[in-house]
Amino acid sequence: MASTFHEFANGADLAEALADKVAKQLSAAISKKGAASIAVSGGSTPKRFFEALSGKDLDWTKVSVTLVDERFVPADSPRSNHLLVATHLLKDKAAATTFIPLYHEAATIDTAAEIATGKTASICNPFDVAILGMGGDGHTASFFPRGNHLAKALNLSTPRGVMTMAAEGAGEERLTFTFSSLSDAPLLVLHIEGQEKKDVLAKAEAGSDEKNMPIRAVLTRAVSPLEIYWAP
Ligand SMILES: O=C(O)[C@H](O)[C@@H](O)[C@H](O)[C@H](O)COP(=O)(O)O
Repeated sequence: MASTFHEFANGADLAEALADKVAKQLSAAISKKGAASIAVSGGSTPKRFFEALSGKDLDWTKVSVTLVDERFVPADSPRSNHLLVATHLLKDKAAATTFIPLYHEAATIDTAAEIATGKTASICNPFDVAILGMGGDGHTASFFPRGNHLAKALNLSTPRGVMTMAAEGAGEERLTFTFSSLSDAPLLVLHIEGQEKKDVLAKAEAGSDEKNMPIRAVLTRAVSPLEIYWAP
């Protein structure tokens, strides 16, 4: 599906514009079906966007927030995406929202993935909004190059849900929604910042091998149009 590139003068302008766009999408979903859901990415890029979104005036009691992916660490770990979202998004007006974590203290990460799949089944069919980031290696979500379950994760025939991923560049083992869970969000966003990430995007767009740059699956095979938000 096609993508649209939205360029901003700086990260603050991008954060405000993206927060406005997401708030409008969530409010429209609430008006239409009485509820809304959003899956957000972790990492460092989204912080300003989360801060801007937390102050948006909408009926947050009708919104479910979850993560696109999570490191398999408890919420008090500095590596936790749950902690990142709790710190920067689940406050101010957004404090009233329902957050559904992916990490669950379980005997195995596979059991945690099964629990997360069950707890999110009602909000990912499809998500109203999915916000993706991208690493310098061309990963998105936890679709890492040469990840042990990458083919299954990127296969749009794989049932929606949360699965595990291990990869050289991932650090901890990961929990990640499948591409099929994210691909048809009516508002599908890739949020990247800086010249380096713009160069990585250009490299991804110039090639087709998804094993080496999994972001290519999102750029070329997403069901929904992709909105790329970029600032220097
Ligand atoms: O758990 C994670 O790390 C994220 O979900 C991941 O997919 C992130 O979006 C990219 O790694 C970009 O991270 P930065 O924004 O820190 O560059």
